[in-house]
Amino acid sequence: MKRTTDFLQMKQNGEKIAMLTAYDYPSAKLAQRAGVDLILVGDSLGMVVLGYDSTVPVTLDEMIHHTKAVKRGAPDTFVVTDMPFATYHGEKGDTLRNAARILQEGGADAVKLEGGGEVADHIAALTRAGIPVVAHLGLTPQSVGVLGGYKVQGKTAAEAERLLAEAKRVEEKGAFMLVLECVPKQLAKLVREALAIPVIGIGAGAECDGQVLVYHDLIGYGVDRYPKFVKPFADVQTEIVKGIRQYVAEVRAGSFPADEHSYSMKDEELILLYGGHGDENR
Ligand SMILES: Nc1nc(=O)c2c([nH]1)NC[C@@H]1CN(c3ccc(C(=O)N[C@@H](CCC(=O)O)C(=O)O)cc3)CN21
Ligand SMILES: CC(C)C(=O)C(=O)O
Ligand SMILES: [Mg+2]
Repeated sequence: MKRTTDFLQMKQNGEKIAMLTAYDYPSAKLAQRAGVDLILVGDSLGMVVLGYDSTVPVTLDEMIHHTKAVKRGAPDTFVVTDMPFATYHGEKGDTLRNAARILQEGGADAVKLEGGGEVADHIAALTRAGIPVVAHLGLTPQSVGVLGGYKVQGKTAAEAERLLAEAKRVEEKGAFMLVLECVPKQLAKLVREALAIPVIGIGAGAECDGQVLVYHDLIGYGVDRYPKFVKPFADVQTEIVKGIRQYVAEVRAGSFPADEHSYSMKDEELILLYGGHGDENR
C-alpha cells in the first residue's frame, strides 16, 4: 500500500496521481483491481449513493459505515475519508474525536476536510495527533448554501490570490495533500507550483499533480447530469438497464429460470415423496 510520503515522492518525480472515490465493497474492490493510487470515500456519496441533493445531510456514522465497506474491498489501497458537514468546526477535541472514529472504526488512512484559514487550527491539531489530513479548497460543496450553488471559484485575480494564500496556509498547518475543486486551470498551476504537497484536481485542469473523479461519474452510473469537468469513461447504466429489462422479460415469458438454474431431487427420493408416481412429477 502507498503511504503519505509516497504521494509526495510521486509529485517530486513528476508522476501523476490517480485518485477515485468509492463508497462500498464492490466499487472499492474494482478501484483497487484497476490500480488507482488512492481511494476517497467522498461525502458525495450523499448525492450519488443516497440521493440527497447536496452533501450536507451526510452524517459521521454514515461516513464510517461506508468507509468500513470500502476498506474491506480495498485493504491494500490508501483510503481517505471525508469528514462530513460541521464535524470539524467546533472544539478541536470534538474534531479529533470525530477524525479518530473515522480511522479507528472506519479503518481509513487519512481524513479530508473542506476549507482554509477557518479550519487551519483543526488541520494542525489533527496532524499533531498523528492523523494525516487532506485539505480541500476551491468549490467546497459543504458550503453550497453560502456559495450559492456549485460554481467555479477563484476566477478573479483577487479571489485567486486569496485561494493561493489559503493553499500555502493549509500546507504549513500540516496537510499532506490538497484537493482543488472547480477552479480555473491557470490558478491550479500556480497552486501546484507554490506547494510541495501534491495538488489533486477535480475541475481544475491538467496542471495538477493528480486527478480525482466521482466513481459514478467515471463509469456512468445513475447520474443524470454531469458537471463540465467529468469525462464518462464508461456507460454501465445502459448495460445495467439492458440486463434488468431482459430479466423482467424472461420472468414474464417463463423462460427464466431454466433447468440449469434449478435444483433437483434424486429419483429414489422422488419415489418416496410421490409413492411411485415420481417419474411424471419430476
Ligand atoms: N456526481 C457528482 N460528481 C461530483 O463531482 C460531485 C458530486 N456529485 N457531488 C458533490 C460535489 C458537487 N460537485 C459539483 C456539482 C456540480 C457542479 C457544476 O455543475 N458546475 C457547473 C459550473 C458552473 C460555473 O460556475 O461555470 C458546471 O456547469 O460544470 C460542479 C461540482 C462536485 N461533487
Ligand atoms: C469531489 C471530491 C473531491 C469529494 O470531496 C467527494 O467526492 O466528496
Ligand atoms: Mg467531498
